[in-house]
Amino acid sequence: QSETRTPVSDLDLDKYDADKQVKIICLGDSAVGKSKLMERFLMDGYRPQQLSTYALTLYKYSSTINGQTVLVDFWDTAGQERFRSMHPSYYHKAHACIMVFDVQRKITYKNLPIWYKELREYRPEIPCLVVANKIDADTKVTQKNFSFAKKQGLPFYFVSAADGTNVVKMFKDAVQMALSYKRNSNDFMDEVMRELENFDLDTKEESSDKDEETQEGKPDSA
Ligand SMILES: Nc1nc2c(ncn2[C@@H]2O[C@H](COP(=O)(O)OP(=O)(O)OP(=O)(O)O)[C@@H](O)[C@H]2O)c(=O)[nH]1
Ligand SMILES: [Mg+2]
Repeated sequence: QSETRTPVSDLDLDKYDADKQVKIICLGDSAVGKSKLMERFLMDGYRPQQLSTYALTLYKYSSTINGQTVLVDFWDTAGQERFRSMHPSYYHKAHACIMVFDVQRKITYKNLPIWYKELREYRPEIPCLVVANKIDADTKVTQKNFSFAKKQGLPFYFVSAADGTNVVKMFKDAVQMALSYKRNSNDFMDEVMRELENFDLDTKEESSDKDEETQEGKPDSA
């Protein structure tokens, strides 16, 4: 398995078709290290001090995995309290989700179900990775049992944006999962669901017409 990461600005975007484009979103409380993880993976660097992400940052990257070039849109958003409920467009057509907590702050782990619930309201089927960040600060935490991921049947990773532990592995897996989600007809199912919704509306309109007709004919309707 070979993998290279190249900034999209260095590539001719027209070469790639939309089938190989995926959107990956990132969720989690403020300061768990979402932006630092992106930085570590995409820029292969880590700057200890930086402002909290304002609303939304979109990183466009290209990844070549096993000779296949994939365009990846990584969406990074601020996890601050005031933003905790994401705009629906953040979830729209996402193919995978990276959900991050900070092993040093228990509350960020306890809040995972809140993030997960919202994710599933918008994207019931997409792969979701649970990521325990900042293990460099206390390597003993990797002995601890964080049962949320297991309970939900989600893949789990111990990582560190600071020293890079597991970061590339985790992102590579996320891209793979996003790709296979996209391939395995889930987007097709989205299409079908949309068709069904429209169909539903049509039939409802028809049946309500009929209801009106029958009601008109009912002698006992006051
Ligand atoms: N020790 C340690 N500190 C980290 C690690 N990752 C991030 N941090 C620190 O945690 C703080 C928050 O990191 P960010 O990446 O800005 O957090 P965020 O999740 O993007 O926060 P919001 O944008 O507010 O949602 C920064 O001071 C980082 O230096 C890590 O792996 N280890
Ligand atoms: Mg951020």
